[in-house]
Amino acid sequence: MDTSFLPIDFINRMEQDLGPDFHAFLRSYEKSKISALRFNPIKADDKAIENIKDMLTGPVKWSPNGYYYDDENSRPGVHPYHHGGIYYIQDASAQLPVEMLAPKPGDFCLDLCAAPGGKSTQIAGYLNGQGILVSNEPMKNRAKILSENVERLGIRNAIVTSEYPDKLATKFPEYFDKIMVDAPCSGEGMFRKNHDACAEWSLESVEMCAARQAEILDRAYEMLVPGGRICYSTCTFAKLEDEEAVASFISRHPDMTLIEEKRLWPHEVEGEGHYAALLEKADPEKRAEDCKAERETFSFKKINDKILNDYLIFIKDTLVDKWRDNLLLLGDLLYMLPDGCPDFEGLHVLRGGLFLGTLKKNRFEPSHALALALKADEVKRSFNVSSDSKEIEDYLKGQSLMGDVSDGWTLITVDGYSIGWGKTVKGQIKNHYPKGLRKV
Ligand SMILES: C[S@@+](CC[C@H](N)C(=O)[O-])C[C@H]1O[C@@H](n2cnc3c(N)ncnc32)[C@H](O)[C@@H]1O
Repeated sequence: MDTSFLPIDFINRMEQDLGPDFHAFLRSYEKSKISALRFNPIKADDKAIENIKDMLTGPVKWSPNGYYYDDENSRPGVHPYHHGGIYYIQDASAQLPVEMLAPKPGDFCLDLCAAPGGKSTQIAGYLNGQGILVSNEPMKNRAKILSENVERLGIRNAIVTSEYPDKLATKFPEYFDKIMVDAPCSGEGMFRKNHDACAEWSLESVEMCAARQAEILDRAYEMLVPGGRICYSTCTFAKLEDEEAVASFISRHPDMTLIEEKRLWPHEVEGEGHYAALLEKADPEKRAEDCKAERETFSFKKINDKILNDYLIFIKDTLVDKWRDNLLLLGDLLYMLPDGCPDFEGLHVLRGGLFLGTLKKNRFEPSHALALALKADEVKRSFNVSSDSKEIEDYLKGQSLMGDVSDGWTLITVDGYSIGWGKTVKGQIKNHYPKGLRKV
């Protein structure tokens, strides 16, 4: 086996740490890559799984919505279901931490190191529109990708921010019920898939990562309500960044208890290396409910109906429900914030809840995010195409469709799942799939 790309200091340390398992571990570098995806329960149902079963090779044991796929003969990244946010391509092992965190509808969740969005979109699936997800990524370019993935998966109740943890900690003391800290790490678990990752690795970089992880975890602690839970995870094998990072965190915060700690080894499971620890904050004075009641939430200003006129015409013509609550107008951009939305003044926010669309001169233009968040039974006009039809290919390329639909904004669905907007005039459905996303 050729493991010559692995740094020698890494090999020596792994041999010391793993003892008799070291050779099995080294042999894992011979295994072929195994890829996985995770269905998005906000949009997918059993029928979606059945529809693409030819691509799938089996379930991921520790993730109810996770499936391995046939990497050689299928390309789920270009399937229409990917465009429609029916699933998210995510390594099987990376699906474990959110399962351990176990978010439930109504929870206030923070994903502190969130880009590109694997864990955030998984958390949102469990919240199922109820509760709050603050999805944060400090690197601006990565935060943009995160925001696009939140949009693609049709998530309505996420606030996407781009801040370092210290700024969030000042804004949100003892605020969140569940916090995901999928920390930036030395990435040793990725060496198998990505040999180039070895170039940035050194024993010193492991120490630097551990120092940064301690800082991030301390800020997460400050934002956790008493009784709340943190899931800390990395994709590295270094104990300094894993078990020892958690032990050191607990020694700094003795009111934190380690509930469970798991390692996924590439020589033992079908997936890459991953570490995850679930921690709980004590609540001896039973303060949890008080903290939750004191959460600062967004104060809405009533928007004049005159300003909203074109939007009101749009909803009357296009949507089944009223869509009038929790509206926020920023310039000409209209958002719908989730119930109990945090006050995010002073933070760099890329997405505040659901972006509904733009108030243009004498008309309202609905957003792509709104289309992806809607279900066919929430609109008055929809047009369905099959995922293996020429029509869906045409639509994703930006071409018009023909259909027996009344005039107006039309939700395009693929096998019944929303994928974008069209606007019908006399049977011709003009394409409103965003130019930047079109297949060329
Ligand atoms: C392992 S990745 C997160 C992957 C993500 N959770 C997912 O599942 O798609 C770690 C992320 O932390 C971000 N990061 C870097 N420094 C950070 C810091 N000081 N605080 C929070 N996040 C940071 C990185 O830019 C990177 O996007």
